[in-house]
Amino acid sequence: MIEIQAVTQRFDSASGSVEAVRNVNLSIRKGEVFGIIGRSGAGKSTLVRTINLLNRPTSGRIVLDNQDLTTLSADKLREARRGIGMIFQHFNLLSSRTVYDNIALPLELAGLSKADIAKKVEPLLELVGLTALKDRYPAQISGGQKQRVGIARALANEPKVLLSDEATSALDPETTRSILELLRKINKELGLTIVLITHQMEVIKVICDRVAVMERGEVIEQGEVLDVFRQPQHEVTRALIGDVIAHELPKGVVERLRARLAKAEAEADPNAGTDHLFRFAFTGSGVDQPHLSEAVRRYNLDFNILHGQIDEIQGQAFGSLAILANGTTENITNAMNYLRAQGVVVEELNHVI
Ligand SMILES: Nc1ncnc2c1ncn2[C@@H]1O[C@H](COP(=O)(O)OP(=O)(O)OP(=O)(O)O)[C@@H](O)[C@H]1O
Repeated sequence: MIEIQAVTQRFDSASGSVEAVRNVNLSIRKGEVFGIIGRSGAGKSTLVRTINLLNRPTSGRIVLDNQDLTTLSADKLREARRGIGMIFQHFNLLSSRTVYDNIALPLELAGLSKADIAKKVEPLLELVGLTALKDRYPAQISGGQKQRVGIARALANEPKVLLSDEATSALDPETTRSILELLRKINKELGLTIVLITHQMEVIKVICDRVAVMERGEVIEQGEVLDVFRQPQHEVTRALIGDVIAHELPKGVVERLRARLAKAEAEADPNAGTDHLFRFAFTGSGVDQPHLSEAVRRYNLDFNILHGQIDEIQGQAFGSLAILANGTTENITNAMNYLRAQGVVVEELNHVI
């Protein structure tokens, strides 16, 4: 549906030239929620803005439903852009317009009559749950409600694609969840393809079908979300998953843990027990098998469970545990090999927390 082909975006200025996006190839399928994650400055915003040519790529092609947007005339491009809605981190609402009038804006610009506008805006208000607040101004509603207005406005022209640029980054965790649920509902009910960028793995986990990880302008890893969570291939991805765990552990615990791991490394003695931090990931039936207690028994280890959760990603049970293990180097190595043989994905996190 959306083909990003060999896209490079260079910014030239007096102080030099930056390649914000470098030779990116992505293929986004109709009806999926596709996430792009990366650290600050990785090039996510620049890339997502090439999809509707808010940024015109220095080289490469953006093909939407077999139409290469980079070759269209200004008129044709304007028309194609109506098929692509966009929502933003800071909502970008007009403060002098009510909720209703903000949503109506793209329809006014498209020249619809007042009656036709009402026919489209009323159901959108209903969809995003803002009918009761339609006469309020942006200053009179919460951040989550503002983003709902942003979403309704983006849907006014009945786009095929919705681009989301850090749409939940300015919101608290509970509001973030409710906005993600709304996006999922829209994706399912309207069959809308969503491309979202975020720096939070949590957002990817909750809503995306597939994910691409960016670093320094390049896509360094991509795949089904479940596969990427189970077996991240790249150091940056591992660090982003490590961040999820660090984020979910109380701050005091993370600090004590860092100190403890640093000490274990400094005093490393292969024959004495040392601390190692691991993340274990299980899927499907592995979630309820007693592999961990068996590993502890066989290899004489101490396991301290720091954090654990079972989620559902794409309809499959996905369990993740953060564990501080103590034992001799040999026993730790053997235990982790044993767990891997049982289908548990094991990663050492000492350096990413
Ligand atoms: N208009 C511009 N002119 C010059 N450099 C730019 C421009 N836009 C982005 N950059 C640079 O391109 C790189 C990628 O920026 P981009 O905003 O795409 O990253 P990001 O992954 O979205 O980061 P963040 O999450 O912090 O927004 C950065 O080094 C940035 O400074």
